[in-house]
Parts: sequence; C-alpha cells; structure tokens
Amino acid sequence: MIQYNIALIGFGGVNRALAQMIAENNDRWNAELGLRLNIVAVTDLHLGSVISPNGIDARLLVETKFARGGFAQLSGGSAEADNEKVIKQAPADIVVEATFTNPVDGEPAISHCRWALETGKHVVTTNKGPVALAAPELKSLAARHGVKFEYEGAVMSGTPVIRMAQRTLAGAGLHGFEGILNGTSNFVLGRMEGGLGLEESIKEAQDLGYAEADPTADVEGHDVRLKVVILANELLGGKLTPQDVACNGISGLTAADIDAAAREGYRWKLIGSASVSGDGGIAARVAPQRLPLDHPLAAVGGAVNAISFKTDLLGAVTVTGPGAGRVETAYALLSDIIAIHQSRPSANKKEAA
Ligand SMILES: NC(=O)C1=CN([C@@H]2O[C@H](COP(=O)(O)OP(=O)(O)OC[C@H]3O[C@@H](n4cnc5c(N)ncnc54)[C@H](O)[C@@H]3O)[C@@H](O)[C@H]2O)C=CC1
Ligand SMILES: N[C@@H](CC=O)C(=O)O
Repeated sequence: MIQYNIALIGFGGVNRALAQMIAENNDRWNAELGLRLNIVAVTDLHLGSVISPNGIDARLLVETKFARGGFAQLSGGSAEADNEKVIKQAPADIVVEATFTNPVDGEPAISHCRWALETGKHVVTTNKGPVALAAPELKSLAARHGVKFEYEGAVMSGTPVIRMAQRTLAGAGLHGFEGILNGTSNFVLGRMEGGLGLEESIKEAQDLGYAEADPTADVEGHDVRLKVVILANELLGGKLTPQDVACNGISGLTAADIDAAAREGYRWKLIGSASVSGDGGIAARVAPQRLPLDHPLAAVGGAVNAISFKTDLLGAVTVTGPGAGRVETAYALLSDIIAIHQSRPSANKKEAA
C-alpha cells in the first residue's frame, strides 16, 4: 500500500467533496488500488490554512462548520491563507489545486502550480486557468522535476474525455470536435425552456455547485472558450490562446427565442468546437446554436455535457457524461491521483514482468 500525502488548495465545493470521498473510501481504495490519501494541509482564502504532518481527520474537516479564519482553531492552523508556505513547506506528495478559475490570467492558480512543481510535488487540478493559459510551461516544469501535472477535470468534470481521447483515439485521425462543454449554461437553457427566468436558473445552478464563482463566465461562454483552448491544444496539437476563439454565450437568448425554437422543432445549445483546417491551422469558436431535435447533442439535458470527436477512421465518436458538480469533479481529481499512482516506475515494472 502506498499512502499519498496531499495538500488541498481551496476548500470550496470540489475539494470538500474530495475530502468527503477520502473520509468514506480510503479502505476500499487501499483494497482495490493499493493507495490511501492522507490530507496533510489545507488552505482557503476565507478559512485560513493548516499544516499537520501526521494528517488531518478528513471527516472532521468536512463536518466542522468553520467560520471565516476558522482553520486557526486546528492544531497547526492559522486564520491566514498562506498558500505559498503551505504549497512549498507542507510534507505533501500531491498538491490539489481547486481555487477559482481566473479566465484572464490564470492567477493565482498558475503560481500555486508552479510552487508545487518546483518543490517536487505532483499537481492535480480542476482549475481551467493554468491548463488553458500555461500548460506548456507547467508540463515542462513538471518534467524537469520528475513529477506529474494532471488536469482531467478541467474539461467535462468527472467524464474522462482528455485521457480517453489521447489514449484510446490515438491513430484514429482526430481532426476536430464539437460539444456541450458547460454544465451551467446547459442546465440554464433547460430551465428556461421550462419557463424559468435567466437569473433564477443561474441561482439554481449555483446552489447545485455547477456555476463558476462568477457565473458570467458560464453564461457568456468564457468557460467554454477555455475548454476549447485546452482540447484544441491537447488533442489537435494547437497553440491556441483564448483570443483565438470567437466567443458568444447564451445571455443574449430570450424566452421568446427559446419558445420559437421549441415550436419549430429546434433546441438552443451552447456549442464549443474546433477543427483542423486545410492549411493545418485550427478554427475554433463558442456560440449558441439551434439544433434540430434529432441532432445527437439536442437531447443532452441538465448539467450533462457531451462531445463528438471527429475522426478519419471512426467518423464521429460521441461521449456524454457529467459536466459539472462537486462530487463529479472531485472524482476527476481522484482519477488524476490514480493515474499518478499507476504511472509510478514500480507499477510499470510489475506490469512488464
Ligand atoms: N464545480 C464544478 O462543477 C467544477 C469546477 N471546476 C473548477 O474547479 C475549481 C473549484 O471549483 P469549486 O470548488 O466548485 O469552486 P468554489 O468556488 O466552491 O471553491 C473555490 C474555493 O477556493 C477558495 N479560493 C479562492 N481563491 C483562493 C486563493 N487565492 N487561495 C486559497 N483559496 C482560494 C475559495 O474561498 C473557495 O472556497 C474552479 O477552478 C472551477 O472552475 C471544474 C470543473 C467542474
Ligand atoms: N461552471 C462549469 C463547471 C465545470 O467546469 C460548468 O458549469 O460547466
């Protein structure tokens, strides 16, 4: 059995859900995978920070109602969120970055990842900022320090599309994709079809843990734009920045637009897409589209996402699954940790034997 010490950066919906999973599943993971997770540090802008080399009881972390600065009441705790100290000094093997996504410059999450990798710690993250805006730098930093930078949850939450496409569509001639890549806007469109207003629908998505800290990023398409950049760069060999992706969200759609589409046998969906063009460039965009009801993406409802990969050998390969949610996204972090566990040299030696 291998025990991984982990540091949680940000203690909002996703990292709390991961702590809850740890409280409930360590014994099963040990039996099935030969690993256990031990939380040795947590830091959060509002709650403060705590380092405890022997481990913090995951159940106590999720069950305690901490007030602002409340980590000060824990042994080794402080009311200040000293992220740099926690990331550099905590005895963690893996840093779990789940602070807010900053779509403009990716900070402070990019710095969090840099500090971790530079001090020889693996990083797993659901934060789209570092992946969309600094992946080449962070991957090369990871390689130089012999650690991993993993980010499956940055696109489609717990639905494993990045690793799946990289590994199982290799050689199929992937040349493009289109998909529903934002759970909040898809949920909101569905609620508006049912007669609810935009603001009330967004509020529901927030309560369910789907929306970004600033939900403008969801409804204006900025979140999908980051995901399109990530997929185009990871899977199509692009070097896109968000500025390369034309972007329109759903905030301009009115109840009348939605009703008219329904009467005419269509449904509005926010679609992110990219394709390799004849000259080898990549054309990418985010825009609401009116899809006929028999289109494969038209039936995808709620916070579910779907992506259709366009390949030479298989035609379209469509994957659908959760696109947002606290537990769903925490699962992506777990899947990254398992990927790190399974890629360790001794695991590979065992497989080869
Ligand atoms: N909730 C979801 O369905 C999904 C979320 N994500 C991404 O995962 C990340 C976390 O999401 P949630 O947990 O839902 O967000 P959240 O808003 O519930 O939690 C973020 C936490 O980070 C803390 N934080 C913000 N800035 C900080 C800083 N500088 N230092 C320390 N703590 C800081 C906040 O106090 C908050 O507790 C975000 O980047 C989000 O875009 C990705 C996929 C799905
Ligand atoms: N706010 C995002 C969360 C996942 O990336 C969404 O709704 O899809």
